[in-house]
Amino acid sequence: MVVLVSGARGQLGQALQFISGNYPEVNFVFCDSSQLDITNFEQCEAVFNTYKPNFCINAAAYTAVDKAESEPDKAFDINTNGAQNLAEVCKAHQTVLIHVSTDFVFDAYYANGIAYYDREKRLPLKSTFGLLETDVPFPSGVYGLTKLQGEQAIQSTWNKHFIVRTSWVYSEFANNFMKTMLRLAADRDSLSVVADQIGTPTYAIELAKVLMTIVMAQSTDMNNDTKYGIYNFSNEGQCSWYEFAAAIFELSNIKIDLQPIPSSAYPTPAKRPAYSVLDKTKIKDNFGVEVQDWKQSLANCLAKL
Ligand SMILES: NC(=O)C1=CN([C@@H]2O[C@H](COP(=O)(O)OP(=O)(O)OC[C@H]3O[C@@H](n4cnc5c(N)ncnc54)[C@H](OP(=O)(O)O)[C@@H]3O)[C@@H](O)[C@H]2O)C=CC1
Ligand SMILES: Cc1cn([C@H]2C[C@H](O)[C@@H](COP(=O)(O)OP(=O)(O)O[C@H]3O[C@@H](C)C(=O)[C@@H](O)[C@H]3O)O2)c(=O)[nH]c1=O
Repeated sequence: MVVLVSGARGQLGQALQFISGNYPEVNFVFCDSSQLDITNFEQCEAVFNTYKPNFCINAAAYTAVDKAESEPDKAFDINTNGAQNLAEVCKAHQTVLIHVSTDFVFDAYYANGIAYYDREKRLPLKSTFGLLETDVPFPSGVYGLTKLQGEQAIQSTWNKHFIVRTSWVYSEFANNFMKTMLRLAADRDSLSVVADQIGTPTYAIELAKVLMTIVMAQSTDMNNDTKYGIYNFSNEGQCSWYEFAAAIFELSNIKIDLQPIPSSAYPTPAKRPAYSVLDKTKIKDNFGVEVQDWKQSLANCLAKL
């Protein structure tokens, strides 16, 4: 069985490379952006013609949330056109596409036990706790919008897909919030971090394992069309970015003056969701996935540094 991974040099791509030895029956083909530029349809076709993958995991994306506000065309080209290209070549080759998306397709707001999408209009979501795959997406920035459009491009092109929405991904690989906090703490005595954006950190290694759980389950029954669709996956529990930072410092024994601040005190080009906790019932029920508490996973990751 051949599993092609695009975006192999990124955080998730490196996590997939790290766990690939656990799957001796799988022939992995890891392509970085120079070997497979997902915005280049001809290159996608050529790579698929060479390797004839049974599964394609798309770990390639434009992930610079703030920069996307001033580079919307580039973000759209990678996150939407790139997803569309992969869906088309997957369809031509009958390859199952595993695509990764984001909690930032939502801009939810949680108040008094009710989650709303569109925090200004206060339109209620179906969820009572955690955003469901069936909740109405409502991105607040270019990154989230282009990721949502990428999901939609896949849905309208090729039915044999799994779209896995995840959140706040960190790891020992590439760039992420955990590494930013550790870097800043090395230079500063104090830090201020927003405390009014609530979500769930996700360890990239665990995300990579879950993607492979889906691959392995589907590979045993390739004619089963019942499980395709959107799934949520993050670690268990919830926190603010401030609480995430506090846990990073506590578990690393770093003493720093860490201050909770409102988002208004940390202006950024892109607006981020106030609430983006993902409900994971569907992935647990369909694939028997067991989800670890975010703080335990963070401790496991920090222990590797
Ligand atoms: N990071 C996070 O917190 C979260 C990420 N996600 C999603 O998870 C997935 C993986 O993210 P993550 O690994 O963290 O992201 P990274 O930014 O670490 O990696 C993305 C990779 O995509 C590659 N890439 C960019 N453009 C292209 C292109 N045109 N063709 C091929 N490859 C390209 C980059 O290559 P190069 O290095 O050469 O530029 C980079 O290696 C993405 O879909 C992202 O949207 C979802 C929720 C949270
Ligand atoms: C560095 C820093 C950030 N912040 C805030 C800004 C922001 O609201 C929040 C997170 O910061 P970052 O910009 O590092 O994280 P950000 O790039 O917004 O992370 C997002 O990335 C994309 C790819 C996703 O899909 C999301 O799930 C999410 O992980 O913390 C502070 O308050 N203080 C700080 O010193």
